[in-house]
Amino acid sequence: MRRAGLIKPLLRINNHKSRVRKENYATHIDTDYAESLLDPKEYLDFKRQLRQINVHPKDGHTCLHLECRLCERNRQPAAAQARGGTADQGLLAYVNKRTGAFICPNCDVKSSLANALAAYQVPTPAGYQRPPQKKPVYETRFPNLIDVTPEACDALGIKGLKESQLNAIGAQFEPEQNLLHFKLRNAAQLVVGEKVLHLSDRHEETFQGICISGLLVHGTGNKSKAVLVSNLIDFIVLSCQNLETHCIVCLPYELKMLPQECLPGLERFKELVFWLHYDSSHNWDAARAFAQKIDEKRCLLIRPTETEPAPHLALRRRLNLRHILLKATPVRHKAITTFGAMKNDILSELQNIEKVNGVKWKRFPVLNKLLKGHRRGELTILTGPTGSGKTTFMSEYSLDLAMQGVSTLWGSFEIRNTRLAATLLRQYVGYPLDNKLQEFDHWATEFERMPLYFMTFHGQQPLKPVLEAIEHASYVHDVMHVIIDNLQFMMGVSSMRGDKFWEQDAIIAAFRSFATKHNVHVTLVMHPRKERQEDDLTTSSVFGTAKATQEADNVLIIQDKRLTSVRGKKYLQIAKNRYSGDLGIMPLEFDKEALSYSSQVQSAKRRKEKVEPTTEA
Ligand SMILES: Nc1ncnc2c1ncn2[C@@H]1O[C@H](COP(=O)(O)OP(=O)(O)OP(=O)(O)O)[C@@H](O)[C@H]1O
Ligand code: FES
Repeated sequence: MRRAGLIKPLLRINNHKSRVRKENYATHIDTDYAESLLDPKEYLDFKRQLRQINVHPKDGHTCLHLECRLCERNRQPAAAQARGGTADQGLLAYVNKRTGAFICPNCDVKSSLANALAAYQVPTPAGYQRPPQKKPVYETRFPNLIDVTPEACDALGIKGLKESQLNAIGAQFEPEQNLLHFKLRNAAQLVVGEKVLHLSDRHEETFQGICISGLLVHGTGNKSKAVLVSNLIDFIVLSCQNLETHCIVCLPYELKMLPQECLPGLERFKELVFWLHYDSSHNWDAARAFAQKIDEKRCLLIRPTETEPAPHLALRRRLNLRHILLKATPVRHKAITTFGAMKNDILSELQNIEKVNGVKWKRFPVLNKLLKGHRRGELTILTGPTGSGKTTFMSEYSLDLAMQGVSTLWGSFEIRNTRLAATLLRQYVGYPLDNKLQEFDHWATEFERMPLYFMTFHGQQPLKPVLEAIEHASYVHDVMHVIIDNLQFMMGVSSMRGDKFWEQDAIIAAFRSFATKHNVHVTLVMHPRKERQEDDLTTSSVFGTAKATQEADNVLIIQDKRLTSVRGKKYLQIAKNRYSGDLGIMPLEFDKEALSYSSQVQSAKRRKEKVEPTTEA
């Protein structure tokens, strides 16, 4: 961890990634491993250290590959050398080149670079103990698995599929729960989890341990190409094609996220083809985001169009799967491109316009009508008078998206994370829990499952550590939406002076380029200039120069007319909308009990009260 300007780890109030059964797993070498950023100096020290002890790591696509010396088990290097072999025949570990995470699939552990460094020092530092590790033994949640039956195979509805094919690709059947079961393995081919497909409604579940490093791979080890699919049905369809050149890999968490712990399992592939099924709009950009994580240079993409749909749809439409696979194109466009190279992109977007529009809010239908949806890669500015409800509104706006799987990172520089989390929880529950504390555990357990992360910065912060923490979160947690509340607090400006305006412009430009480069939606909550209360705020009311509203794709303004006229109302004004151009207003009726501005939540509450009128005490 960097000392000066300590980069605080992201506070994670949830472990929505996986259901964890601690008793199944090897104890972690570094159980208090905190997600922290790679310190380039530490990384170079580590590589220098390795050279000194004659350990030569292989520089892979996303990781360094090196023999593991983290625990007692790996005495193989010496033994291998004694047999005239080479040291690198020992058990392999991986160091992520972006985060520095040290991942050893042989004992299914993840540690920090600092901890790993000690294990490679000669002589071993005094006091450093190589804990004895044992091979992780994964205990399945489904003890009654049998071979797939003809009935179970028919239930999949894949024409011509035989149960023998399913058994051949590692599928098993759980008759009581009526589901197909697949084992997830890590880079050392150890079973570390399981993924199941419920035949009744086709929903999938993934169960893994803390290290969440498992993948589902079909194909022989000598294949250097793989097709990445996002669900088990597509995995089954393609695995049963027995493609001569490609392995088939099913991502463990659909399009929601790709844990860095899985990357060692993909290191052996020189080419990866994304052939995804965009199940709902917020994953439209998943392939681009994942490609950035696993090295774009080796990634190709089959852009979903009517003639090149997801594998199971292509099979159903009797399209030639091998022919579609050959048409995969590079994810990353060259510096100069042509309309021809973009043609498929454009066609794909036109045929999937609903997905391209982004995630729809369930609580704010007017926003969907005007903004069409919430899209990755955009910059939104929210402003409004002091105390008008910017944080409260943004809290509910982000909650709505997170409830639909949009992984969200909050940077709350003004109010404490606990107060923000309490607001989010109350908006989630729909009423205060202070006099229903017996319900807290239930709601907190439900709430924890959502992909919500909070930076632990508070008050004034330099931009660099904030951007580094956001970049880290977008890599490790596949964050899709970042909220900075509020920018002036982060900059620590009470009164804007000339250089502060310049500084703010530089910060806005940095967030703008981050949003575009990492394909993450960034929302900046900003104070307005001091203006007369009776005047409407406009895009030029935003603090600082015009750069903020010029760079922004969307400008949202809370107008509060209650302060200046008897019949005054409070509403949200869409003052800028680069995507579809529609401007307009959304009334903001406030439900104090639920801290909600949502007309949907309020009308649902009124309906409930009609059915069960509240008895007055
Ligand atoms: N429409 C409303 N009617 C009544 N109270 C509201 C309304 N909107 C928000 N509040 C309450 O007002 C308080 C301030 O809200 P909030 O912190 O969201 O405002 P803000 O604009 O973010 O403030 P600041 O400008 O200080 O950041 C909160 O306690 C919130 O619950
Ligand atoms: S072999 Fe790597 S931790 Fe045991």
